[in-house]
Amino acid sequence: MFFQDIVGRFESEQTPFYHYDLKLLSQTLEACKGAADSYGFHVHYAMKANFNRRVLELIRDAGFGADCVSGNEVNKAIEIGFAPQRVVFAGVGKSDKEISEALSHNIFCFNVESVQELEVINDLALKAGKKARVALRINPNVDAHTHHNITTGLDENKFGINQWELSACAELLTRAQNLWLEGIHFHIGSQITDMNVFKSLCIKVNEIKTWFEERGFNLNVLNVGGGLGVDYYQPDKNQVADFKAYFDIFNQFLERKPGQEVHFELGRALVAHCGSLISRVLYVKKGIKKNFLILDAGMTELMRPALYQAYHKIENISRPDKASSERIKYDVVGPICESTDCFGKEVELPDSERGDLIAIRTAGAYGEVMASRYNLRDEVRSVYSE
Ligand SMILES: Cc1ncc(COP(=O)(O)O)c(C=O)c1O
Ligand SMILES: N[C@@H](CCCC[NH3+])C(=O)O
Repeated sequence: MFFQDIVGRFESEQTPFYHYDLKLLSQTLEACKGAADSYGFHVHYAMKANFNRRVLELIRDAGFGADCVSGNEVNKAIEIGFAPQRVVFAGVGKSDKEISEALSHNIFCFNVESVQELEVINDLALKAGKKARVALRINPNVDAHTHHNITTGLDENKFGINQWELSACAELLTRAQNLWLEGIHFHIGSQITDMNVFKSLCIKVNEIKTWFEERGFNLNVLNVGGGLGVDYYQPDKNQVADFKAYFDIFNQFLERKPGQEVHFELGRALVAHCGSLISRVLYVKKGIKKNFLILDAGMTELMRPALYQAYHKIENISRPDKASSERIKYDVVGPICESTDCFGKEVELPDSERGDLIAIRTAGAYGEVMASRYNLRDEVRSVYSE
C-alpha cells in the first residue's frame, strides 16, 4: 500500500492537506526528461497544473521550462528561477498589463490566440521598444477524445486562431515591425490516453507547417502542447506515465527540418500521481438507501469530481488490513453546502469510522491549484515526503 510507511506521520497532521511525494515527482521528471532528451525535444512544464513552490523548484532543477497562462504565472516562474528564455505565455485573454510585464521579462515567446491579440502585442512591443517573439496558437480542429469540458482544439472551442484566419496572420506578420515569428503552437486538450489522437495532431501540424513554409515563413519551433493523460484507476501500477511511447509518436509522425525545435507543454502527466488529498472521516451516516462517509475535505479542496465527474481512487489508509475482509459501499462526500460535493458514489471501502484517514489519489494535477475558499474554508495545506 502506497502510504503504509507514512500514515503514522499523518495521524498528527491537521487535515485536510495535500501530500506530495517528492521522490515520485523526481522519478517522473527524470523519466520524462530522459525520454524527451533522447529525441532532442524540449518540455515546458504547464504551471497551471500545480504551482506549489516545492513542486516548481524540483521541476526547475530538473531542467524544464515553464508554460504560463497568466501574468502572475509568468512572474512566479521568473521569481522561482526559470530562465526567461525558457518561459512561454499562452492564454486566450492576456491583458495589456500582463503582456507588458512579460515583455519586460524578455520571455521566450507569446503563444498568440487571436489576430487581434497579435496587433495588441505588436503595439505594446513598439511602445516598449522591443520585438516580441510570438508563436501562433492554431486551432487544428482535432478531436482529443477526452472529457468534453477539457477539449480545447475543436472549432467550437474558444482557444487558438482558426485556420481560415491564417492568411490574415501571415499578412499582419509581414508588416508588423515589432513581432518576430518563432513558430506555431497547438494544444488540443487534456487527459488524452489514446496515442492515435497525437498522431492525428502530427498530421495536422505537418499540413499547417507546410502552409507557412510555402509562404516563406521560417518556423524555428513546432509547439505541440501537452495533454498526455494518466491512469486514475490504477495509480500504483502506472505511477510514471509512458513518456517514451508518447514522444515516439511525435518522433515518428512529425516532420521537422534540421534545426527546427519541437516543444511540449506537459502538466498533468508530470505531477498528477505525486499528489494525494488526505482527509479525515468526520461522520459515518448509515442510511436505508445509502451509507455516507462525510469527510473534512470537500469540493473546495478538490474540485475535479464535482466539475467533470472525474474519477479519483479513494482509500481508507487507516485500515489497510481490512482490504480483503468485508467491504461496504459508501458515497464519499464533503462538508460543502452543494449536492455535487461528492468524491465518489458507491465506493467500496472497509467498514470505516470517525477519525479514519482517507486518501484521494492522483490529485497532484489541477487539485491544490483549483481549490477555493467557498463557504469561507481554510486555505488548504501541503505536507511533503522526500
Ligand atoms: C495551452 C496549454 N498547454 C498545456 C496544457 C497542459 O495540459 P496537460 O496538463 O493536459 O498536459 C494546457 C492545459 O490543458 C494548456 O491549456
Ligand atoms: N482542470 C482540468 C484540465 C484543464 C487543463 C487546462 N486547459 C482538469 O482538472 O482535468
